[in-house]
Amino acid sequence: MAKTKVGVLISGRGSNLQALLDAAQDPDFPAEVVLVLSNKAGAQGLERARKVDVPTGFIDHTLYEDREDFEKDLDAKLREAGVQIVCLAGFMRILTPWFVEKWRDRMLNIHPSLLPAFKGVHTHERALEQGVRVHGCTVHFVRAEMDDGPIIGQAVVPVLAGDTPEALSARVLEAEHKLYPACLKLVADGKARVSAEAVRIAEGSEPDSETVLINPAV
Ligand SMILES: Nc1nc2c(c(=O)[nH]1)N[C@@H](CN(C=O)c1ccc(C(=O)N[C@@H](CCC(=O)O)C(=O)O)cc1)CN2
Ligand SMILES: NCC(=O)N[C@@H]1O[C@H](COP(=O)([O-])[O-])[C@@H](O)[C@H]1O
Repeated sequence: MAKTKVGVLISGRGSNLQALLDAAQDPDFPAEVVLVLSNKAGAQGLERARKVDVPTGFIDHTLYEDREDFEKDLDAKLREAGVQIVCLAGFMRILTPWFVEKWRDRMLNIHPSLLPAFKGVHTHERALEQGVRVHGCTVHFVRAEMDDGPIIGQAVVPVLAGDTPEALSARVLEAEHKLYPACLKLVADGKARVSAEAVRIAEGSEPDSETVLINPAV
């Protein structure tokens, strides 16, 4: 069966990209990374892709006055490569509704918290400041609203006594590297069912008491 073609958008280190590249080495994995695009020329993730002969591209967002013009070039390269699913992996640009709608329910992002908790930045510092006992990461379909959208999967990471943001971040990152490939597999296999509950939570409702966290094979 033909593998789902994945394009990955990055801006930096690319450790989640590496996890997707590694997962795709398995002949039974239902997806293949066919293109890696970065908005930063020196992104370490570009070298990770080159090492395994995955085509890369650099599109400098600073050269565009209009955000949508940058995104139109992104979109053109993705379509040229036959991409069917886009994975954001530390891609540091807020995408406009135009791009988000073009890739609606075919674009995933990973966020280092148990959404809807701790949207935005500095998630580990905020989790420690608030004294939460569990933290973790989320893979979700991308919507125009930042860090919103139906949740595909989450991995729960316990907060340990004496945890620093660095130690917690490292533990969450390990979970990210397992969660992202597991969620991409669910989507590529057509098994990522977005429950009405997930949509309700994404739209700001409180989870029902019986809502449980889904840990797909993490
Ligand atoms: N419309 C959406 N775009 C993006 C989403 C999303 O859920 N909806 N997820 C992000 C998440 N993200 C990190 O992975 C992220 C990206 C961008 C920013 C941000 O503030 N960007 C600034 C520029 C920052 C910079 O260049 O260093 C901007 O775009 O003006 C925060 C978090 C990916 N996009
Ligand atoms: N709001 C989204 C966000 O904060 N994303 C986070 O950026 C990092 C990218 O690292 P990587 O380049 O090593 O994959 C990851 O920890 C990811 O969860």
